[in-house]
Amino acid sequence: MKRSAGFATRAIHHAYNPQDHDGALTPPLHLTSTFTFETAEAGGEMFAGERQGHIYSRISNPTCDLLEQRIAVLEGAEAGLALSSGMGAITAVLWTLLSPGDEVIVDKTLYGCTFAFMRHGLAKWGVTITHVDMTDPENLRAAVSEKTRVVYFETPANPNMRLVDIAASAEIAHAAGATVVVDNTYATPYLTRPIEHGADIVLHSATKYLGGHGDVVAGLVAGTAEQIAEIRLVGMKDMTGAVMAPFNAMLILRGIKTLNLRMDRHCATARIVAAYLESHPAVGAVYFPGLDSFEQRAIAERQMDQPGAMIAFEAKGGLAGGIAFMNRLEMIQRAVSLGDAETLIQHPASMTHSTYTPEERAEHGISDGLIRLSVGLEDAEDIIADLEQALAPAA
Ligand SMILES: CSC/C=C(/NCc1c(COP(=O)(O)O)cnc(C)c1O)C(=O)O
Repeated sequence: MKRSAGFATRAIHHAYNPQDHDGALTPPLHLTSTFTFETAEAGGEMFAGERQGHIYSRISNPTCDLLEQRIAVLEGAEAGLALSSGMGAITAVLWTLLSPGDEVIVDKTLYGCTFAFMRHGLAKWGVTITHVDMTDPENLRAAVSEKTRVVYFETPANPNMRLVDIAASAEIAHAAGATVVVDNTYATPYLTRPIEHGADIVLHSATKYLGGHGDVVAGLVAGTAEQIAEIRLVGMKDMTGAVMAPFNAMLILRGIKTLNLRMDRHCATARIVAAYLESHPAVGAVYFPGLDSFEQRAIAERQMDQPGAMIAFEAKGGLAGGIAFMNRLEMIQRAVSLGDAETLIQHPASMTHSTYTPEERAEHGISDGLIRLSVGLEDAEDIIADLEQALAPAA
């Protein structure tokens, strides 16, 4: 029995044989918008779904196809879909799954633009958005109804690191006949594979760790072949047009080859940085799944192979103190996004989560003083040194 390949080997080799492509070690880049038909009949059969093949790059493309197979195998899914951005993935999935009169139950904390899409996009079209504190699955059990079509959450959640118990939430959602959609951007399939815990559909901002070098905006979805076909042909082809460019697929394919190495390094450095921040007198609460003080440590250990590399913390001196601290940083970059080689720091309340009103931020666990740190691949000593000099005046 052939041994099933490990994560790193699948990330590099799955679904590609150089001998099928003139010996090209690196998969070819198919920069074509359309594909020719051998005969008129063949074209008609492809449109009718009676013949396999590529028609037009807003539907599928060979370079994207390889990336779709790679993310599927890494997530333990049947099929994958590549889209132009994480929001492209989210909107294509939810527009496909939901109709007016349906309800989607979402966790309290979501990435800002996801929150905005739910509250000011979907809600406008007659979908009920119900926020539930999903850190306790019993809250979900109390909220599901016959109108619930989708249960949606991020774990860890952007930006405050709340975890959702995937297995417990999936059991409750499935008993109510709902589809579980998990945004796995923060963990990546190297740390968490939501489908292993009962989720149905997984999606990513591939802009982040999967690309890993801050040079591409992209999105990915993984699920059953049937689900992915519908999201491709309805949500992507017809409703959003949010297709991934083949060149971007090539960049994500390249990023995924080193995902395991980068996540190991990101996580090791984040452990050091989180411990340093927690010990510093000028820092208040620190939220990081790898800390003993992390409230949901048991779930972290159950569903995350490593704690990830995102840290949320409160600088003493509230908002003014936090802003002053961030402005004193010299190497760490003040920027949104995350999962890059460079360590990035930002202020959710005024940046990534400014789509929430102050009242909504308070209700959804995003304090004005919260700072989000994406720990990069620099030497840990240099990251600590920059934090130290920027925190010193406040100590
Ligand atoms: C303008 S803020 C920059 C983007 C940030 N986040 C993106 C994001 C998306 C959306 O993914 P794109 O469409 O690829 O950006 C989906 N899901 C999650 C958990 C995300 O964090 C950010 O800095 O938190």
